[in-house]
Amino acid sequence: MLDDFLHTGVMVVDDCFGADAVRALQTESGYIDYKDAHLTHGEREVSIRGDRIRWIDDACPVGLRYLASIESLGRYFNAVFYAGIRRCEAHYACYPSGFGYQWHKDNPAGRDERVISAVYYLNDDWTDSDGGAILVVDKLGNEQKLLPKANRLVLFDSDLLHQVNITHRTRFSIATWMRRDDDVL
Ligand SMILES: O=C(O)CCC(=O)C(=O)O
Ligand SMILES: [Fe+2]
Repeated sequence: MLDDFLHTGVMVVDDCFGADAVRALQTESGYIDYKDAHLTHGEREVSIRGDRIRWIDDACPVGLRYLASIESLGRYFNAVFYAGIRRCEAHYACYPSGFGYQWHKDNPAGRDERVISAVYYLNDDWTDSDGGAILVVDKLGNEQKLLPKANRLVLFDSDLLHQVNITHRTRFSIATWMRRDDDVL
């Protein structure tokens, strides 16, 4: 799996957590308050990005446990390939039916603080006809298409181009970034 990541810049981990943890994250994702997401320059443009988000903080105790697991994974990447990760951040995201997120990279132009993007999905019984797949152009130039299935974690180099296809069902996920900059707190 780690070989995949080093070779293609993309790695998929299915059956990531135990059943209780998955249910707890699904429950928390279902009752928190979401706000419209914005582009990096601050405006809302639903034709580019249609998700509604909630950053994980003290008000999301289950999400904080998720974030702690991702931080351990970051420490592991630092140990095995000197990834230089210093902190992680994450938000729940909800894409209403009819929305997606067009081709983009997770670092704004001229920036490189995000090292690895990790998206964790919360959707039971997702099929191809539900739409909402993530497409990632990997380091070899191949387009990988992955469905947002519950308990799947997709990790990719934050400099890779990716998009979320228009979803035909409400789509829940946690978007996570492993960053090289210091914690500002
Ligand atoms: O939800 C996904 O599959 C990816 C989301 C994404 O690309 C982002 O929030 O930057
Ligand atoms: Fe992204």
